[in-house]
Amino acid sequence: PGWFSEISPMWPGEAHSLKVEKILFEGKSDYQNVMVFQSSTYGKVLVLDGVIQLTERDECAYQEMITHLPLCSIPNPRKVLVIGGGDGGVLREIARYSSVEKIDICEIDKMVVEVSKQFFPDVAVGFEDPRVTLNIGDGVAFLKAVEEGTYDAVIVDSSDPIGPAQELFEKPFFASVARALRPGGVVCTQAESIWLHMDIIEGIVANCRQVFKGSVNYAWTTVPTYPSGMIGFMLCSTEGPTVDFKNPVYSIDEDDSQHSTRPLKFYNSELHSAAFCLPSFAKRAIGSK
Ligand SMILES: NCCCN[C@H]1CC[C@H](NCCCN)CC1
Repeated sequence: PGWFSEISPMWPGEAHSLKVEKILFEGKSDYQNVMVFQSSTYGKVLVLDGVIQLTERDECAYQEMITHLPLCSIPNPRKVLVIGGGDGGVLREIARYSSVEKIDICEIDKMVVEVSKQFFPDVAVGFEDPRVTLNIGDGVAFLKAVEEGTYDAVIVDSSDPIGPAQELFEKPFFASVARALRPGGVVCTQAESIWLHMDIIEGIVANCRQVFKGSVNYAWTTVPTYPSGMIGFMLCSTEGPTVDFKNPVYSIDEDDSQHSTRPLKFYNSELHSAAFCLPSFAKRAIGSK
C-alpha cells in the first residue's frame, strides 16, 4: 500500500520507485538494515540500507551476466570464489558448469543468506549445490588467508561503495584478488553505472590496470530496477594465458546439458560480446587496452 523510492546520496536528484503490495520482512543485521517487500510488478524485492539489491523479475540480468561474462571467457573453470553474493544467485549460475569442482563464497552478513533462503528460494537455490562452501565473514580477510594462485575465477558480487562493501572497491583488495588467482585467471566485479559513477569507474579502471597485468575491460548490462537502468562490470585477467573477454571460448547458452534445470533467461553468447561495446563518452573515459 504505497510506494518504495530508492533515494540515496549515491544518485542525487533521482529515485526509482516501485509500488508496494506488502512489506514481508524488516530487520537490522550487524552491518545494515534488511528489508523485503512484495512489489506490484517486479515480484519480491530485497533492499539493504534503502538500496535495491535484486527483484525476482530482473535479477537474472545481473546474476547471469556477472557470472557468465568471466566463466565463458576461460576454458574449464574448476575453482571459483564469490565475494559477497549472499543471496545465492551467482552460486546458482556457477552451478551450471560441469567443469567446476569447488565453489567458495564469503558473505559478510548472514542475515542476507537467511532472508534470501526464506523469501527468494529460486535465487538461494544456489546454496544447495554440494560444491558450495559458505564462509560468513569479511572478504578482505578471507582473501588474505587464501593460498596464492588458488582460483580460476573470482566474482565480486558486492553492494555499493558506501557501506560494508567500501573496501571491495579499493586497490589493496584488487591486489589480494590478483594473488588468489592462477596465471590467466579472471575476476569480474560489480562496477557501477557509467551514468552515475564515471569518477568511481575511472578510479577502479586505473587500479585494475596497475594490478591485473592481463586484460582489463568494462562491460555492462541493463537492470531496470538499478538506478540509471544499467550496471557495469570490470573483467580483468592476471598475467598468463591471454584472455579475450570479448570472444567467449565456451557457449553455455548452447550447451543443452546445462539446461536440464532451468534455461538462461538473459545471457547469451552474442550479448556477451555486445556487453563490451560502450557509448563514446564511456570509451573516452575508460579506454580499452
Ligand atoms: N546479487 C545481487 C547483489 C546486487 N549487487 C549490487 C546491489 C546494489 C546495486 N546498486 C546500484 C547502484 C547504481 N549503480 C548494484 C549491484
